Amino acid sequence: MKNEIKKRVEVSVGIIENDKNEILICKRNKKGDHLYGLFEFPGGKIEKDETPIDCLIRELYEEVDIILSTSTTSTATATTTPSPSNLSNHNSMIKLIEIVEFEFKEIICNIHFFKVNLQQNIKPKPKENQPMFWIKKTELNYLQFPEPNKDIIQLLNQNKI
Ligand SMILES: Nc1nc2c([nH]c(=O)n2[C@H]2C[C@H](O)[C@@H](COP(=O)(O)OP(=O)(O)OP(=O)(O)O)O2)c(=O)[nH]1
Repeated sequence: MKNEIKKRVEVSVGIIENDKNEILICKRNKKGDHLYGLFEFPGGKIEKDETPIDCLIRELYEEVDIILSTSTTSTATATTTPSPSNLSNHNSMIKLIEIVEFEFKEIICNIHFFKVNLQQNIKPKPKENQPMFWIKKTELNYLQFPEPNKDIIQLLNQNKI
């Protein structure tokens, strides 16, 4: 498929860490999905008129029942160049780590990887019947993730994020 006719999608995902330094992952289980069976961080496509961080907040609630609001967060930082206004209204435990562009066979994805340090009182649960696990950072690289996650998994493995 030629580049110019490939659909481009913007995506937000959350690298959720708990107080035991474990990371929340899910398994993609929608039949027909181009990445069926792979592990992933919770997240999804950014909708029209939505900011990356709004998308992240919506997807985390829809998929794993995490409610992030100003009252549950503490510091705001961005390491790359998101629109600062995206971060200022909301939450502060949320940090943009990297935006990765990746060309799949059918689509081009621009994936915003956010790190979220979860407060102890927030207990995620899977809302879409997807398998969900807490995994040690050092064990993530034994699991199969989509190609765009490669560098991030490496950084987590080295405890750099
Ligand atoms: N959620 C998620 N998507 C990822 C990751 N890594 C990665 O390459 N992707 C890609 C896969 C998809 O092409 C795209 C996200 O799409 P999605 O299918 O999860 O989005 P969605 O929840 O809005 O899905 P849908 O409503 O269209 O079914 O980003 C990841 O760690 N998490």
